Formats: sequence, C-alpha cells, structure tokens
Amino acid sequence: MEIPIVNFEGYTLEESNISSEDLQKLCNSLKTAFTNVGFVYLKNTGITQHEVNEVMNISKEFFDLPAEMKLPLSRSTYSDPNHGWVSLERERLNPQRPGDLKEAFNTRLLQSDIKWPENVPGFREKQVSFFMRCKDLSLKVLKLMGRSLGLDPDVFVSAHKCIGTDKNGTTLRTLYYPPVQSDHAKEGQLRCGEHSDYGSITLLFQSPEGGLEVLSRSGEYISAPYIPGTALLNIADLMQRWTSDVFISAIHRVPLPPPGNSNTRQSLAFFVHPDDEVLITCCDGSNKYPPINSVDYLMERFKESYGRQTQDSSTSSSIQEFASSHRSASPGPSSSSQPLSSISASTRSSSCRSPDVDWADNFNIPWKKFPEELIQFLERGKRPSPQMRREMVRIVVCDMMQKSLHISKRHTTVVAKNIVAKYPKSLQDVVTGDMIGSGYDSLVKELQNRIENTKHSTTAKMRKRKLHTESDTDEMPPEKTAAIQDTYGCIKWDLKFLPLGETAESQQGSREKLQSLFKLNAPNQDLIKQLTRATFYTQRKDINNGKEIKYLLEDWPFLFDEIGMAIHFEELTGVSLKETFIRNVDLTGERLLNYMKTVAVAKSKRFLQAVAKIQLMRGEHTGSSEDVMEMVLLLLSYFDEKKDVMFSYVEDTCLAGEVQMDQVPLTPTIIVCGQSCYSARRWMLSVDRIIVQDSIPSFISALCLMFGSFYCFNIHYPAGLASTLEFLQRCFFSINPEKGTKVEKTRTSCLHVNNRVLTLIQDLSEWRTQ
Ligand SMILES: O=C(O)CCC(=O)C(=O)O
Ligand SMILES: [Fe+2]
Repeated sequence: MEIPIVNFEGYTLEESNISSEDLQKLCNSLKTAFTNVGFVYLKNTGITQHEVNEVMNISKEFFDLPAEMKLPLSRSTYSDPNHGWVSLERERLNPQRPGDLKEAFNTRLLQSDIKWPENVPGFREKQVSFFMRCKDLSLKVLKLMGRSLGLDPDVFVSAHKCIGTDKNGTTLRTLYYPPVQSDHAKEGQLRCGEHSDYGSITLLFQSPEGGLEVLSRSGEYISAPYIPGTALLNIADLMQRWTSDVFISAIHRVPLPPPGNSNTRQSLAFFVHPDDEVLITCCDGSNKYPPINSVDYLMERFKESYGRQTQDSSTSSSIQEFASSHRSASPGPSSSSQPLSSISASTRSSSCRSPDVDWADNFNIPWKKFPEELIQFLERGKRPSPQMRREMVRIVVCDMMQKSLHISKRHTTVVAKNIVAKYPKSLQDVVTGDMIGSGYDSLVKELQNRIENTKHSTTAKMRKRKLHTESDTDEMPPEKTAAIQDTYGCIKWDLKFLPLGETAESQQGSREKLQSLFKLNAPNQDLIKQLTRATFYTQRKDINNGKEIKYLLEDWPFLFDEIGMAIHFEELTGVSLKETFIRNVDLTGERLLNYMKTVAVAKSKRFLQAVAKIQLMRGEHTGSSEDVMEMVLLLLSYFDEKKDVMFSYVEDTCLAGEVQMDQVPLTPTIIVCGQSCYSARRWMLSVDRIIVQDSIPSFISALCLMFGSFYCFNIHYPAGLASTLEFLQRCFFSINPEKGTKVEKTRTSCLHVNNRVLTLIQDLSEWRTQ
C-alpha cells in the first residue's frame, strides 16, 4: 500500500476556479485516502518548496544555538504550555519508549511582545507567516472534508474559527532531529515514537532525508518519503472520533537512521485543533462516541506524552528511575519493586481494602499503558502478534503485582476474562474460527507464567545485590578501590583495541592535526569533533597511564575545551554532557528550587538562614543561568559542604597567570572572575592547580567542564563536595550507577551510594506541589 498523491491544482491557496465536476473528483480522492490510509500527499497547494525551505533554514539557525541560549525559551517559561522550545528527549510520543531523539520549537502564541530567539533575526516573522499559510490551506481542506462526507461543507470549518488566537490550540511545530550514533541510543529509542496526532488534521513537511513511516491498515509500516513541493496531510484522533471512525488517524513514527548514517532531519508539522470550547459530536448523528469538549480531550492527550498521569510530570525521568530502583533496596513495609508512582496510591488504599479477596474484580486493566500499535490491532479486531501479546501480558502482570504479591489462579482468571471480554475478536482462543474452552484459557496461562517468572527474577536480583554489597568491604586493596572509582559511571573507560583501520601513526597524525587546529582563530568544529572521536583510544591510554594534566594540555588541548571534552565525555560515559544537563535543568531545576525554598527551609534554621543569604546575593539577577547558580549554591548549603572546594574567587580582570594557585584546590575548580557567581561575566577552570581554560563565557559551561573533568581525568570527588557532586551527577547529568561512589577514599568513607543524596532524591520525587 502507498500513500496517495492528490493534485490540488485549480483549488490552490491563490485560486478557486475549479469546476464542480473536478471539485467532486477532488473530494472523492480525499475521502478514499482518508478512509483507507489516513494520510495523503497534496501537490500544487500554493505552499511552495521555497517557503518550506526558508522556514526550515531559519529554524536550523535556532536549533544550532548553544543549549543555554534556548533554555530561557523552554515551554515551561511561557503562559501557554504548548508554546516554546522542547529539548532533546524531553517528549516521548510513545510513552513505552525512552524520550524521542528530537528537538522542537512550537509556535502557538503569535504576538511579538513575548520572548522570541534574540539571536535569530526574523525567526518569529517566518514562523508566523508560515503558520498563516498553513491555516489557510487547512481551512480549505476542512471544507472539502465536510463536502466529501456529503455534509454541510462548513461542518468542520465552523469549528475552527479561532485558529491563531488564544481560543484555539492550533500549533506550528518545527522539528530538528540531530545526527544519531545508533550505538549511543538507548534501547528502544526512536527519533519519534509511534503515535497518532491528537487534533483534527496535521500538515507535515519533511526535509529531503525523509524517514517518516505510517502504519497501514494491514499492520505494516509503509514509508512516507519526501516528495518535493507537496504537503503531507493526515487525519488526527479527534477527527476520527468526529467522523465515527470513517476517517482514520493512522499511527506513525520516525525510526533511527540506519547505522553509519549521520544525517540530520527536519520537519514542520502544523497541528490543527478545533476551537477550545467546541463540543465534538459524531457528525453522522450515530453517537458512537459521547460528545466531548475539544480542549478537555486535548489536555488529556498532552499529559500522556509529557509523562504518564500517575507521575508528576515535572519530575525528571532520571530522578524517577533512580528513586524507584533504589526504593526496592531499602527495607520497609511496602518494599516490593513497585514503580515510584504507584507506591502512594497502593498504600493509601490498602487500609480500606479487604485483603486480597476482591481486588481482581475491581482491577483496572491498564489499557492506557498498552502500546498504540497493540491498541490499534485490538480496536480493529485483528489478532496481535505473539510479541505484542507478550508485551500486553507483561504490562498487565506488572500492574497486578502492585495490587498483591499473592496472586491466585482465581485472580488471574478474573483479569483474563475481563481482558478477553473487551476484545473477543482479537484475543479469544480459537481454532479455525471456533472458540475453544472458556475462550480465555491461554491468557490465564500466559499471565500465570509471567507472574511466576517475575517472582523468580526478583529474588535472584536481591540475592545478587547482597553478594555485591558483601564484597564492598573496607578490606579491598587501595588500587582496586581506586580502579572501581575511576571507572565509576563509565561505559568505555579503557579500550582494548584501536578503532578499525587506525594505527599508532594515524592517531599521531590526527593528534597533530588537532594541535594545529587549536592554534586557528575559527577552526572547523565538525573536524575537531571527528578527530577527537577518532583519537579517543589514545586519549584514554594517555590519561589512564597517568600522564600529567600539564602534558595532557599540551598534547590534547581540545580535551579541556567544550567541544573536545563533550566528545570525550560522551564516548566515556554514554552521556552528552551539556545537553543532558540543560535538559534536566529544564525538567527538574524549578522543582528543586521550589523544594529548597519551601520544604527544606522548614526543616532547618541553619539552612533557612543560608537560603536568605543566597537570595540576598542574587538580588535582581534573573535568568536561567542564574537559576543554575542558585541551585548549586543551595545544594552546597543544604548538604553543608565546602563552597571553596568548588569555587575560587579572583578579580574580574584577573589573567590566568595572575591567579594565586596555592589558594586553589587540586581538584577541578571553577575560578569565578568577580565577587560572586551572579556578578561574574567570565569563569576559568583549574585542574591540578593548572588553569586549563581561562575564558569560559557562561556559568553553565564552567559547571559542565568542571564536572566533566572528574570523569575524563580519573579524579575522585573531594570528600568536602561528596553529596553535592553526587546529586548533580545523578539528577542533572543522568549518571546513575546502582552501586559504588566516586568520592575519594577517606578513612571513614566506604564504597556505598550516598544516603543523603538518596534521601533528597526520594523526597524530591515524592513531593507533590499543589
Ligand atoms: O517529523 C516528523 O515527520 C513526524 C513528526 C510527528 O509526527 C509529530 O510531531 O507528531
Ligand atoms: Fe505526528
């Protein structure tokens, strides 16, 4: 099956001189496409490829800005939650997968008196004028859609009167998909997860790399390639509901590019929504679905892609994951391996529930957690593949085990029966068309097997964990302890072999090239990245053999620079240094600040005073960089740690050679050129009492370079910063080892995860704001 191409000639944005015969033909082709595939290419719409390219080019200028310049434009900073920048991996369109490998900017508010990217002149104008072009085209299509169903041609149009105002959620989204190194992607991660769109219709324009795939009615993904000069249009969920499933909203996705393909990708999506207060009632009068208010429906759907409803959507996933994985290790009445989000709910209800007897009858099948693809199969009465069925069983059992750890066959039978009752066509036991047994015996068996397996795997894990802890004793020889700490959080600490095709000579050649690039005024950044990646093996060898910082600085100058360190750090830990940090600040920073200033202050007078002092120092300084400073200062005070082990202060005009090095710690230290972080405009970094960077223009960069240095150069966290650094590591740099620590070995310290950090992470993730 292919996506049809329909010619809009004669009905373009500029002309409407179409004969009634051609108009009817146009309506018929659209209807066929919308009922069979849900997607259609429109050619000759009046929106030209040139217009599309212009919007993509200006968008690319925005996406190329350093992350900290985009942070102040985050979605969370606008009055409208659907306007603004969405950072990489922030959104998961398929909630079962890790965050999508895409960045986006949504234009929902059009006025000029709000924040727009300052450094990209013309950005707002280009987005807004393209928004208007897409609006006009959408209204034309909506009119044809009404007509094609034999209804009043205005039936849909009249529900979209307010596009572009605050009474309508229609949004233009420009998307950027950075190059992907498939070996760095998380398991199951895609560029854009499987989903269907929420509103009425969507217009889509892709860059020439293509990559979009659409799930066909027969259950296979078909490619939706780039066709120059066309607009790809698809039906969204609310329209499917509106037309009582006559028009279909197809699932689509953007998979990762094939290994070795380092293409980027861009797209523009114009999501058309009905006006907020419109009541969507099945247009054929069938009442197949109850009437629903447009905005209520959409709000519900948005919540799903920014975190499941059960969890507080402002908590970062790394906190959630870490807190839940460690809860099971701490003993207590409810210490099963429940995900964090379910704990409070199940303990709350347990006091008023008669134990175990009837939970299964009231058990809510977690339909919402089923993958979209499975739901699509069930809804269409198709039999899911064995793999989909296993996934369904896994999801259901996971929820059942949160209700009770003693699940009897009766419980499983009740649940299986309820599942099969809803989708008999897809799930009943049948042999050549006849139902066999009760119709749900296989599902009962599958659920029971899964429950048994899950129980076994939890006990095995607990036993293993205990063994590990026993081996983490203070008896370990110091070299072994140091080696564990050096490799802490790393995935490629030491490489056994040179990359294929590389020799000692070629590595030497690349190193010399890097050295000469370092001397240039504006060296080619891509070349630096490529050469740094290619020589990672030799860099690691030099570092692990103990080469001193001053020689590393001569041999690998870019290692101490933002680009080079980012590449080295990413190879070493699998984490992109600054991007991850900025994303987590976007997700969790505000929450941390609020928690510190409302909850934590109430617990300690000392901390209350420290917070007042930090706020006084901040004064009128606003901005996201300042928020990060405040966050770090608050953490240092909260843990009662040593600020002067992280920061040294010098005059704002001080040169690298003038810094009094004997005052500076040996560990990576941020040298603040000014009286406070807030008033400073320049920072330096010292490692081993050597200034390795003398002109860092932003606090966030300085913090990332300081943090990255601990990992890249095998340096242990100083005891005086143990908790602050581990908290930053887990919550903001997403490095979450299950065990161990990177804190220097002192007589009293041991190799365990820091309890204070753990407690703060859990308090923070459980804290519910009003
Ligand atoms: O980038 C694309 O082509 C797909 C984007 C998409 O489907 C969406 O954001 O809803
Ligand atoms: Fe989509």
